[in-house]
Amino acid sequence: MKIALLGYGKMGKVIERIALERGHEIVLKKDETNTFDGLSTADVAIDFSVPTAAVDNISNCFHANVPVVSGTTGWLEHFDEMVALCNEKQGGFISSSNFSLGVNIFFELNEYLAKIMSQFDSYKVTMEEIHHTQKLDAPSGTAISLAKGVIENSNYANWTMDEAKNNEIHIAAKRIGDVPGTHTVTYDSVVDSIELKHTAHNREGFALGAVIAAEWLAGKKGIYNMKDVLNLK
Ligand SMILES: NC(=O)C1=CN([C@@H]2O[C@H](COP(=O)(O)OP(=O)(O)OC[C@H]3O[C@@H](n4cnc5c(N)ncnc54)[C@H](OP(=O)(O)O)[C@@H]3O)[C@@H](O)[C@H]2O)C=CC1
Ligand SMILES: O=C(O)C1=N[C@H](C(=O)O)C[C@H](O)C1
Repeated sequence: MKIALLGYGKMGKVIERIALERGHEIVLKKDETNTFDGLSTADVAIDFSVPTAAVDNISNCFHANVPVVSGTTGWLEHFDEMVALCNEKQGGFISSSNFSLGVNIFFELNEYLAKIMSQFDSYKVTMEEIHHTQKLDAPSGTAISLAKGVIENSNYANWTMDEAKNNEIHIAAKRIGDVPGTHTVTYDSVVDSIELKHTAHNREGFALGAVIAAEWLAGKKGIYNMKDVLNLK
């Protein structure tokens, strides 16, 4: 499979190694300085760039008729525009705040726990995410997905990084050293706490998940997510 890498930073480089190990060919490594030359020859594109570049990268894929896997976070306010463009161009699109198998299992557990906890007012939920100091966005896309998972399965209405009102989920974002990504969901009562925690030990899981998603998406049209790829529906 011919892959275009849109973004060739920490993630792009791990994705390249895993893609080559799985027998794929890299036909474009797009960074801040070069052009999209070669994009139209790709079977699939994988975007792990920066929040300000994601929309342009994804749009170019739809215009070039190349299905795109998007892992970049921090551009969610434009998500509906990209869905509309994908539909208009009859493209293929998978976007996820986190492509690792472990986090996608964690997402399922988070939704299940939220359903149970919605029956018990004595517990209040909070979330914490810890990442490396180079991360541009806060809170992490994964923390936002976790908060949405709780909101869809409980009476919580919103998330905030400020002081949380009764129906709001507080998210704390910490930036420490080289931490690849740690997420904790905590339900606290006066008498005890319940914690769900995922700790990434490196970037391999995110990168492998993105390559598996690209293999799954190549040749398809439509809008999908990791539940489709991992058959979790
Ligand atoms: N969904 C998931 O599973 C995961 C998502 N992420 C997300 O992926 C993104 C990238 O993370 P990471 O690799 O750590 O970040 P890096 O900062 O290491 O890499 C970002 C890359 O994007 C490049 N870039 C800048 N502008 C453009 C542009 N216009 N077109 C294409 N590339 C551009 C940068 O190029 P240059 O070097 O020239 O500036 C750099 O190579 C982040 O949003 C992060 O949150 C990260 C891990 C997992
Ligand atoms: O920037 C990162 O590094 C990561 N970003 C993603 C996010 O914002 O959730 C996923 C992962 O936690 C690493």
